[in-house]
Amino acid sequence: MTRTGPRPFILGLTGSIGMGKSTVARMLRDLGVPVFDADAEVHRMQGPNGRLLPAIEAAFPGLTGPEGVKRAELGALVFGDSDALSRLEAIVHPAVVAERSDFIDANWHEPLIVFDVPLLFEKTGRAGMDAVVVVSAPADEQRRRVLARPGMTEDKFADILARQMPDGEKRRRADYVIDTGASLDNTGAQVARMVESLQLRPKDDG
Ligand SMILES: CC(C)(COP(=O)(O)OP(=O)(O)OC[C@H]1O[C@@H](n2cnc3c(N)ncnc32)[C@H](O)[C@@H]1O)[C@@H](O)C(=O)NCCC(=O)NCCS
Ligand SMILES: Nc1ncnc2c1ncn2[C@@H]1O[C@H](COP(=O)(O)OP(=O)(O)OP(=O)(O)O)[C@@H](O)[C@H]1O
Repeated sequence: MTRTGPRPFILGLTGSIGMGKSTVARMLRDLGVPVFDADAEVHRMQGPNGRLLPAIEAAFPGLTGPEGVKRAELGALVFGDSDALSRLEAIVHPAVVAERSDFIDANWHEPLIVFDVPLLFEKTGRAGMDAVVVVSAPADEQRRRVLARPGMTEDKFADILARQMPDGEKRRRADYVIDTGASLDNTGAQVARMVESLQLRPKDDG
């Protein structure tokens, strides 16, 4: 698809662990909005025959195999070593940026597209986004949801939270906040309202 005519409005979607971001992404898709899932793209590029495997193997010998990146081993290495994490990010992030650009091209004639980026504020920032929506819920609800997941422990949860920007700060930086503390129907209504208002919103350039 070529870039002729007005471009889509680009909405960043983010939120801390367990806030309901994936649920909101699904609701957006159900409304017909194209959603780019950054995590899924990273997994694909790190999976069997993924395009990032040669660079990751070169930087972290032995940590890829026929199934792709050895996620648990690579995670154990990089999450305790910020230099190693930076080296991994320097491989992964430019590839995500390229995929994003392809996604924009493929959906150029849509009025609205969404980039679902778990660590948007922490890592990539809001560059390239026309607006950012933060999915949020009260801390005790977040905690209840996350600890109900198989394999999750108090320690693991604390660790992940420590690596994420506090929810209050994300909310402050957001253009839109979807609160998932009530029913799914209530969340769905907020999502529909936001989409309606965004599709009417003029973009800042051609
Ligand atoms: C190291 C990897 C292989 C570990 O994979 P694994 O499946 O075990 O963990 P997962 O990806 O689910 O992450 C676990 C937790 O760490 C957080 N996390 C992931 N990447 C990062 C990062 N670069 N910086 C800080 N926290 C991170 C996640 O939000 C999550 O809460 C993987 O996290 C990775 O490749 N990370 C670097 C790429 C990246 O920055 N991804 C973010 C999306 S663009
Ligand atoms: N009103 C609501 N809106 C959204 N999710 C809700 C609501 N009530 C309960 N939930 C549940 O909360 C959980 C939120 O999980 P979801 O996977 O959407 O979160 P997430 O923010 O994507 O988490 P992660 O970042 O860990 O992937 C789901 O099991 C969902 O069904």
